[in-house]
Amino acid sequence: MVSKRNNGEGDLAVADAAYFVPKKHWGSRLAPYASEWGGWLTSWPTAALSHVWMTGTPEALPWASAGLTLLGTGVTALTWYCARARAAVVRRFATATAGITAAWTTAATIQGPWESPLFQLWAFGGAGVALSWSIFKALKRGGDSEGGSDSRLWEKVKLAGVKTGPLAVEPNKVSGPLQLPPGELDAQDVQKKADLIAGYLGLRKGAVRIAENPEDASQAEMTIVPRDVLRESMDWEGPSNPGGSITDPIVFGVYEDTEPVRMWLPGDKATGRNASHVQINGMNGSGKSQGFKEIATELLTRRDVNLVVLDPSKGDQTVAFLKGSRAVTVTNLAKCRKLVKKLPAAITERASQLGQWGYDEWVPEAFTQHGMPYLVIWVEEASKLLGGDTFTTIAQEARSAGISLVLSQQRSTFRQMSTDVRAQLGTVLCFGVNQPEDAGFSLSDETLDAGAAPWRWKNRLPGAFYLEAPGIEEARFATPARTFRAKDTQLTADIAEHGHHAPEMWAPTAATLTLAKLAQGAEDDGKEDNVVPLHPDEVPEEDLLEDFEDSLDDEDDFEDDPDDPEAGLMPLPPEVETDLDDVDPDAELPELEAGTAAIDLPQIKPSLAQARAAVADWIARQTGVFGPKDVPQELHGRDRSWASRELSALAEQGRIERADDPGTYRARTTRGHAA
Ligand SMILES: Nc1ncnc2c1ncn2[C@@H]1O[C@H](COP(=O)(O)OP(=O)(O)OP(=O)(O)O)[C@@H](O)[C@H]1O
Repeated sequence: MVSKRNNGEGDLAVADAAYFVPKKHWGSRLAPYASEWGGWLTSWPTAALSHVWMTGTPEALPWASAGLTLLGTGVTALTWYCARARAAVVRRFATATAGITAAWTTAATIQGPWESPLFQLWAFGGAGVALSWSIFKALKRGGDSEGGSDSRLWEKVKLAGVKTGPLAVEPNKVSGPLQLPPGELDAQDVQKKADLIAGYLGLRKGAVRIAENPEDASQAEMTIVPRDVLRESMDWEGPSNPGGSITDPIVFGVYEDTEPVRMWLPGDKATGRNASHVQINGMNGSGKSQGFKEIATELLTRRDVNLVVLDPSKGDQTVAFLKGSRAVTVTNLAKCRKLVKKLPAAITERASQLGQWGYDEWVPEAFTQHGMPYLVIWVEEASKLLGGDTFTTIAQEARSAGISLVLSQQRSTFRQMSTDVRAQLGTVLCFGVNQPEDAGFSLSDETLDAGAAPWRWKNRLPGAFYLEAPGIEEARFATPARTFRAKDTQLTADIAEHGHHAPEMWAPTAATLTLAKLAQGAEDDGKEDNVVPLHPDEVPEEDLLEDFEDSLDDEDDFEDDPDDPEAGLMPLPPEVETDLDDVDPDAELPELEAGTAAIDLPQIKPSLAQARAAVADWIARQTGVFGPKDVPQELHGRDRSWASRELSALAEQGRIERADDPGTYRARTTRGHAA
């Protein structure tokens, strides 16, 4: 049985599961071989004692001989039966050992183990058998217990042939490579058994994750995280780096293995990391706003970054904690749209300024030598502002001007965010979502295949998220993390204490975006709480004089009605009219003339809706158990992992049933009512 214990410093040791506990001292190294040598040594005195005992009562000797022969045969048969789950070679070897030992013990009991050739058989034959077992074990363990495979585990979960490589043991995490039998199993086969492996090890569901090795299909990476540290959020302990640079990582949570989450926005040529925009998704109550607040507090305590927050929906609700900070907040929909319209001009201005200073992207020297901070524009409920080509251009150009956009919305369907904009968002932060399909709009297939399942949380574990971002190793993408637990008052206090590090809004950008006019509380609602942190004398006068009334008048730049639920959504593609009245869809197709070559027409990938309908239709015709492999690929035009997610989603929705084997399903049985 596998038991877990914690040594008090967070180091995990899992007793009895040999590969969790590196054994370095000689006693431990020799212990695995003690059984065969111990058995060999004790067999001789045991047989000698039995012989003396039996010859003391000669009338019992024939009965004892018959009994021992029967016993030996029984033990040999039992060994064969019990070893059926083991590899064939192990089964044969164990049965042969049992048979030989039983035969020798019977003969030695009758004759005496010192008689020739029984003594020689024991000395050489027995030692040879013990030595064979030791060699066999040593080879299986790779010389010692480190990195040895645990074939029993893999045989149990019906993945015989998988070998475990050297495992790295960290606090609350064990990870290492898996060698898969080439041509027989791939990473997806192992991924499907991840929960079974967890069950075998006595761990919770989701504790074992398997990631593909992009370089080698016969390898995979296994990660085991025994303790679910995400169940309890960790407390926010203040900003990670007050007075630091935006080039230092932003820390806003911990991964399940207690590593802090680190995210970068600006690029870094030295490490090849690109500057990045961010897409944030998550259902109602999944913790997006909390994540925003912690990241905002990080930004507002750094020395070289400005923050502009556009929140066209919630008004003061989310941004109230920024009171007194150097963030600029715009919470009126019309003003948010106005600002978005002005962004291209600000981007051009910043990019050409950086170019004049000799930079092709924002670098810390742009601030230290010329005073231009990095700029983060955070857009809540982004779908309300994303429509139109302007935003695509903004997303494409902004990074080179030292601007990162953070677009937060519940879902990012293709109507809510164009593929062009999506292609520009290098960082994805995915909180709990309602269904697997929603995760597919943000997280990559690789991350989902590696075990990321944000739909398991829904909004029951607020703050839990997955992060895909430049600068983070890909193996981390499927590792769940959780934001810190923090009260707004704490964050406000942190900003009050360390906010003096934050720079004032860079005047030319502030002027181009007319921030003095657009910011919350500046004009229209008379509130004084959020002040735009500008020195008026730094702002060009003509910009300040721009007619704000005019800017509000030309709202018809946005044709949609702010109250329209379709507002901001991409238009649906026009319906294609076809003149098919004369065509009989049931008519037989004409036979191809003999000799006519069949033409391979290019296959059109079905739309998501078509793919789903085709799969549903196919399922309705299934009478037995099926899995993703069985769903014909031409029905959906996607890879097997898509089919796998689709079937899993249908099972979660109760539209199909899970069969006994993991990853297999059957159509729902319709039970008739008893009359
Ligand atoms: N890491 C966390 N630990 C504990 N509680 C959290 C955590 N993150 C968020 N919460 C709590 O969960 C609740 C919902 O969080 P939040 O308002 O951030 O969700 P949201 O995704 O922004 O929701 P909506 O889209 O409805 O605004 C809040 O009460 C918040 O305090």
